[in-house]
Amino acid sequence: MNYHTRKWVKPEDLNPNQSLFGGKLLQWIDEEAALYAVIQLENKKVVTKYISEINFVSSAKQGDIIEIGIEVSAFGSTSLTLKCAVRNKMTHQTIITVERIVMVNLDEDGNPKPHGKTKVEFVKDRLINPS
Ligand SMILES: CCCCCCCCCCCCCCCC(=O)SCCNC(=O)CCNC(=O)[C@H](O)C(C)(C)COP(=O)(O)OP(=O)(O)OC[C@H]1O[C@@H](n2cnc3c(N)ncnc32)[C@H](O)[C@@H]1OP(=O)(O)O
Repeated sequence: MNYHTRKWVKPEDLNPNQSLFGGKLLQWIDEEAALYAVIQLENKKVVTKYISEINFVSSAKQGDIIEIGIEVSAFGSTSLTLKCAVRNKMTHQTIITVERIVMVNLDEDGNPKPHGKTKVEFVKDRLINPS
């Protein structure tokens, strides 16, 4: 699992119990999954199709730094299935796990389109003259 993104838990991210609001966390995860899919599939038109069970393992509080990890579970024909975990940056304690997030690659009309990808690609390997 690669933890690419860090977030700092701010006052506006809290619920009335003063811990990180679950909906905010799910928004961050959906954005992370969408961006991961956009980059992997090299297409800006991707949508979230399915999100599996979500397990809130522990909470985060104001001032915590959390990191969002994504890994690919499967490449389908039009879909990309991802797995996500969020952990506390300092303690590495798991905050949430999401077993399956299915992103679908779309054409200009919003219909599923085969993406032709079969393995994870790294942006540096796509550059013509990597430094
Ligand atoms: C280089 C950098 C540039 C950066 C530049 C930034 C650009 C900035 C990017 C912004 C990125 C925004 C992304 C925001 C993310 C949202 O907010 S998306 C909004 C919420 N989602 C939606 O509105 C989706 C609504 N649903 C739909 O439109 C239709 O259901 C869909 C997605 C077109 C799929 O239609 P469908 O009839 O189910 O299609 P179907 O062919 O049966 O299935 C398609 C695939 O989904 C799979 N599937 C279908 N149903 C299920 C299910 N229940 N469970 C699991 N898989 C399923 C199928 O198995 C199939 O996969 P493959 O076998 O082809 O691999």
